[in-house]
Amino acid sequence: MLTTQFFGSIYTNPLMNASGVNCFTTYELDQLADSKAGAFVTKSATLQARKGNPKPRYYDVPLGSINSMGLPNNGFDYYLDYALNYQKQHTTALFLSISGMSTEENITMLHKIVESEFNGITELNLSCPNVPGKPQIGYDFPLTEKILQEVFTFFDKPLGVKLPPYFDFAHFDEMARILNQFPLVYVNSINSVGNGLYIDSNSESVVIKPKNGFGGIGGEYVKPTALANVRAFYTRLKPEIKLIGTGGIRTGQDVFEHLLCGATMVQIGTELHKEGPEIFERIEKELKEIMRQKNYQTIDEFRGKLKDDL
Ligand SMILES: O=C1NC(=O)NC(C(=O)O)N1
Repeated sequence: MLTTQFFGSIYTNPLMNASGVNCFTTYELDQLADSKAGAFVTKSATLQARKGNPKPRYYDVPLGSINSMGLPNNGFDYYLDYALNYQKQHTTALFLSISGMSTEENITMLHKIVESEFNGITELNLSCPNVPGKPQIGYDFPLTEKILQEVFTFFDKPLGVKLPPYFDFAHFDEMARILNQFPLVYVNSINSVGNGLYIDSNSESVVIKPKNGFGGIGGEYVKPTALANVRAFYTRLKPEIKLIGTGGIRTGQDVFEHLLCGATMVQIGTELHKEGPEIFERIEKELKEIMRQKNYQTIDEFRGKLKDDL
C-alpha cells in the first residue's frame, strides 16, 4: 500500500526522520531503526566531533521550531561505524548525512565513504544555516557546481543533496540547471528556513542563545515553502533525480501534499522532535486512511499529479 521504490530498494513507507532530529547517538538511531519509519538518516557529520553552538539552541514554538544547533555531532567515524554495523543485520535503509566545515572536508569524508563497505545512500548537506561565519553553500551557485563537479570525479555510490529553500523562479531554474548535470539520486528540499527570529514578548527576549537569537525555522511555518521547492524541482529535474520532501509535516495529509508535489520520500523534523518516533505509526495510519478515502491503492497513482493548471 505505502511501499516505496527508492534507488533500488523497496521501503515499507516513504517516511523518514529529518537529519538532525532523533539521530545524534546510536541509541536514538536504534530508536528510528525500531520505529515504523521506512528509512532513516544520521545527524550531519563533520570530520571531527563538534560540540556545536552554546545552549539554549533549540526551541519548540506553537507553529514550529527555531534552532541554531551549529552542527554538533560525534564525528564522521562514529556514524560510519554505526552504518557499517547496522547494514550487516538490518534491511531498513540508513542514509549517512555529511556536512563538512569546508569543501576539502566534504571531499575527505566522501573519499572515506567510497573506500568503505558502506552500501547505503549518502546525503550531502549543502544548507546548514547555523554555523557562524559559514554561509549556506546551496545559496552559492558557482560553489555548489564546483563541489559537485569535484565530487563526481570519484564518488560512485548513491548521493543526494540537502538544499536550503529558494524563493525565486530564477533560483529554481539555475539550481535545476546545475543539478541536472550530475548523477544524483535525489534532492532533499528543504532544510530549515535560515535565520528567522522568534521572540518571547513576555520576557521581551529571543529564545535561543547563538547568533543573537537568529535560527533555522521549521514546522507549520515552512510547509508552503517546502511544498513549493519540492514542486519546483520535481518539474525541473530529470526524472532520475528523485525528490525527498522535508518541511512542515505533522499529519498524513501533509505527507499526501508532499507526495502530490512529486516527493518520493518525506522527512519529518520538528514534529518528530515534539512527538518522538511513535509519530511514524500515527502518520502512516493517517496516510493510509486518506488513500482509502480517495480510493488510491498505491502512491504511484497520485505521486506528482498535483493539478497546477487551473
Ligand atoms: O543543516 C542543518 N539545519 C538546521 O536547521 N540545523 C542544523 C544545525 O544547526 O546543526 N543543521
